[in-house]
Amino acid sequence: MILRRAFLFAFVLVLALLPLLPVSEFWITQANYIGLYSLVVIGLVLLTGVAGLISFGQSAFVGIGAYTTAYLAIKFGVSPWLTLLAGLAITAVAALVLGWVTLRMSGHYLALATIAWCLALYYLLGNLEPLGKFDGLTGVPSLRLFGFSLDNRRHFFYLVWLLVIAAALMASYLLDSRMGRALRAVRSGTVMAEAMGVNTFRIKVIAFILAALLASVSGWLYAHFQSTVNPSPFGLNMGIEYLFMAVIGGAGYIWGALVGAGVMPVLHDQLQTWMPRLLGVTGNYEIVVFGVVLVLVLRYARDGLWATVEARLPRVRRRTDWADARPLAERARPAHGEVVLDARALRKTFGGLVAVNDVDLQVRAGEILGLIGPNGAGKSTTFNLLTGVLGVTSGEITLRGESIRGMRSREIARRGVARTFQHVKMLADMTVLENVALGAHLRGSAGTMRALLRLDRAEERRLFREAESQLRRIGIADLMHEQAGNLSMGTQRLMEIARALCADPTLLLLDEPAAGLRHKEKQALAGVLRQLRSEGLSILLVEHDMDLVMDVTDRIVVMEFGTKLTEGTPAEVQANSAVRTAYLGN
Ligand SMILES: Nc1ncnc2c1ncn2[C@@H]1O[C@H](COP(=O)(O)OP(=O)(O)OP(=O)(O)O)[C@@H](O)[C@H]1O
Repeated sequence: MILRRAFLFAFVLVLALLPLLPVSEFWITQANYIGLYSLVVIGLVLLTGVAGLISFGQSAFVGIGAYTTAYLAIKFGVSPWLTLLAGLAITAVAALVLGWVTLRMSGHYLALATIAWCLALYYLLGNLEPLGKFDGLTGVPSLRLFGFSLDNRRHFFYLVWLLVIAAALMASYLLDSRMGRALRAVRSGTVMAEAMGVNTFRIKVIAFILAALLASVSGWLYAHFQSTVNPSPFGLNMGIEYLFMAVIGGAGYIWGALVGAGVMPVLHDQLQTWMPRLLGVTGNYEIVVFGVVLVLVLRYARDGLWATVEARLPRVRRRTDWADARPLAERARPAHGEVVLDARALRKTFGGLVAVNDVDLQVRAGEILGLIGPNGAGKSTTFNLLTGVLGVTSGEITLRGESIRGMRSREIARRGVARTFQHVKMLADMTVLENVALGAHLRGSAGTMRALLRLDRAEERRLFREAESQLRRIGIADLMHEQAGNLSMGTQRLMEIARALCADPTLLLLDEPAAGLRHKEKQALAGVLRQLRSEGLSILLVEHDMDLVMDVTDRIVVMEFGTKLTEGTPAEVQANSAVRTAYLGN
């Protein structure tokens, strides 16, 4: 922590002193450009590095910010501070529309859409008469602050870097928040995040708009710095360069944005100066070398330059300051024995295949129901129907008397159903505590604005208090500051259970929790499940490990070829000859 603080202090000190030192105008100008790029790339860190959404079109949002201020300031003499607001508003609307159309699509559609959008805006700007076509607009007035002109590059430097530091701070606040955890969770797909109650589409749109707004601020500054705008810096080439800056610097890190935005232009410039001298010939050889350097960085420092620095810095342990935080509100518990989940004639077909064939099952409060069957019997499909990951073909599902048929995962989660996954789904680079706190997403309410302004600390303390108490309940609280990716498979599965418990569920669905566990870990798991049942929780357990199932369940439903074969106590199921033939083989 001390090292990181010292580093930050030194960085801010250098920034504060740089314009006062006898540094050449060239380097001050270069630093100003680096600041402008940094703003865009910080947005890309949120969008691409954290949320995993690739955009080639950030330069178009820079263009909106730049053209809005240039046009309004030149044609109507509007104050640049008002044009900033106008630019941000137009950018937000453009990003909202573009995001709304494309962010529901998975895969490469967003990347393609941002390319198309960037090209379209470039040609639009270049063809509009009032915007001066490809010649652009000249005579953008310089900024004034408290009657003080910022046309001097050294004065402008302070404004740019103040905004960069503010953006970097706010982005890091966001990442360390309820919304930040949700944003990180969408990177590896939406199923886990939705199961935690996250509206993944909404959070993607928010990230897209935030990144666009940062680009727009950069464009606003650019227009007043250059005093002229034309379409060329807002085209696809620059969009690609911004993405390169993010990747080279380290797309997963805020500091990586600053490194990438600094290294790329400086390297480009230096190569441009030195290559003709070294080779003795002129030509664009620097671009060839530049390309080779980029490939090498991508090959040998995949996670970007900052990742190599980060790996050498000591990890900061979160300060445990939540002991006296107010506990989160809990939902009303069903009475022991009450039917919590009731599925009737549940059916799912995939084309001609009947994966789940009119299955009935009930789970009561305070019992563990096992769902077993050979491979391909339809257990996972049933699990996915109950949790809203798949839609039912026919049948009815009620949770405490309310129909949840056709609801999305997050709506079902909100009603008290929490789950774990057959293949553990977690955020490997976050701590155990942060992973578990994600489970309490629906029990908090702090949104993006509160996170950006760091006004969410009281709620965060409550969420972490809950996360720690669930880890304690499961018996792994001593690991809360560990990175989740470093845990053994067994502990990761326990962590998933703690995360599910953080949602304060009425019903817990466990999908093969014993898969890949060692004998001792299975025993520990059985102990945890018994304890949870004794606390009144209802559990549906899909599991292949027969010892565990027979040991902990109260009743078992057996499936074969999508159909319910039988249902009964472990002893009845073990004695059933049809089950023995179909499932156990003898
Ligand atoms: N998305 C899908 N599209 C087509 N068929 C599917 C799909 N998901 C599952 N199936 C089929 O439905 C049947 C039931 O599969 P399911 O995964 O539910 O079985 P399972 O009992 O969970 O098996 P396992 O124990 O191996 O996980 C299988 O024949 C499977 O191939």
